[in-house]
Amino acid sequence: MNISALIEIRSISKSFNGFKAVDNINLDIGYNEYLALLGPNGAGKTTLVEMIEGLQKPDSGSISIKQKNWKQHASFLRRIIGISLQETKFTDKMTVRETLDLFGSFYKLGKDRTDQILKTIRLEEKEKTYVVNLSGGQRQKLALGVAILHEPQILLLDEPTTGLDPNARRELWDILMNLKQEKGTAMILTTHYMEEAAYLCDRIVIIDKGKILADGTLTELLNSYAPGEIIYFEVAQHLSQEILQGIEGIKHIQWLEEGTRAICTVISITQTLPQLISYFEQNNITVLSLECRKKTLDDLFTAMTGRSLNE
Ligand SMILES: Nc1ncnc2c1ncn2[C@@H]1O[C@H](COP(=O)(O)OP(=O)(O)OP(=O)(O)O)[C@@H](O)[C@H]1O
Repeated sequence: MNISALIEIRSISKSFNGFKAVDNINLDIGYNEYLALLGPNGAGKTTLVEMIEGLQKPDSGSISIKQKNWKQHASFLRRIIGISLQETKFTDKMTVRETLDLFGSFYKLGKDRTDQILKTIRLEEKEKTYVVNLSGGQRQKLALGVAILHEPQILLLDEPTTGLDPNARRELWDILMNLKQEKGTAMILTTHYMEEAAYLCDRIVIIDKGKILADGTLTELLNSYAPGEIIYFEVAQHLSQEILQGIEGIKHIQWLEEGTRAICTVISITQTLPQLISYFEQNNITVLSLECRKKTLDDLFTAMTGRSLNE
C-alpha cells in the first residue's frame, strides 16, 4: 500500500522582484515527523514555511496537506495547522489567561482548554500577568500555547527560540518533545540553532539560496557530507608535518598556525588520540591546548558551502 505523506511539496518556487527566494523545492513530510529547516539568513526558510501555512502563494508548484490544498480547503487546513510566526504580537494589556481565552473563543473552546494549555506550556503561575510584563521565553511559550490551543496535527514554528536564554530554550524543547510523544503532532521548525535541530528533530533539511542542499537524519548527513571526528591541538614546539602523517587515522590536517596549532580530522578520536598523546610524550612536546569533538552541523554546512551557518 502506498501511504501518502502528510505534506507533499512539489516543485515550488517563489520570487520577489526577480530574486528567487525559493527555487524548485520538493519535500515530503511524514505523520508524526519533526523536521528542521536549517540555513543561514535569507536562505528562504520563512518563505517556504509561509507558503505551507497558506500565507504566501507559490509562483509555481503545489503544496498538498493531507491531500488538501489552500485554494479549495482553507478552513479544513486552518483547523489542522498551528502556527507561530517569527514575531508574534499579542495585546500588552491582556493577561496570559485572557489571551488564551480570546484565541480559544475563535475555535469555540471553553475555559477548561485554557486551563489545560496553561499547564502544558507551564505558565500556570503567570496566568494573571499582563503580556507586557512577560519575559521573552514566557512570550514564546504563550505563542506556542496559542498555536496548539485547537490541538493541531501539524505545527509550523518559525524560529521559536531565537533570542532565548539556554534555560528558556530547553523548557520550550521539553514542551515540544511532550507534544510529539503524547499527541503524535508533526512539526516543521525553522532555526539557526544546530543543537535545536539536532535535539528536537528526526530529520534535518539544509537550505541555502532557496534550494535544498541536504536532507536526512543528523547521523546520515554527517556520515555523507562531513565524516570523521575532530582533534584540535596547540603545542609549544614546532612540529614537522610529516611526523603527524605517521599517526594512524588522521585523514586531514588543517594548520591554523604552521607547525604549532592544527585541526585534525580523524576517523575516530578513540583510535588516534592515544597515539597522538604518546607521540607528544616521547618527543617532549608541551601541549598547550587539546580538544576533541564530534563533527557538528556547522562543520557539515561549511563542508558543503565553504561558509559557516552563522555568517
Ligand atoms: N516580501 C518580500 N519582499 C522582498 N523580498 C523578500 C520578501 N520576503 C523575503 N524576501 C527575500 O527572500 C529571501 C529569503 O527570505 P526568507 O525570509 O525566506 O529567508 P530565511 O531563511 O527565513 O531568513 P532568516 O533566517 O533571516 O529569517 C531573502 O533574500 C529576503 O530578503
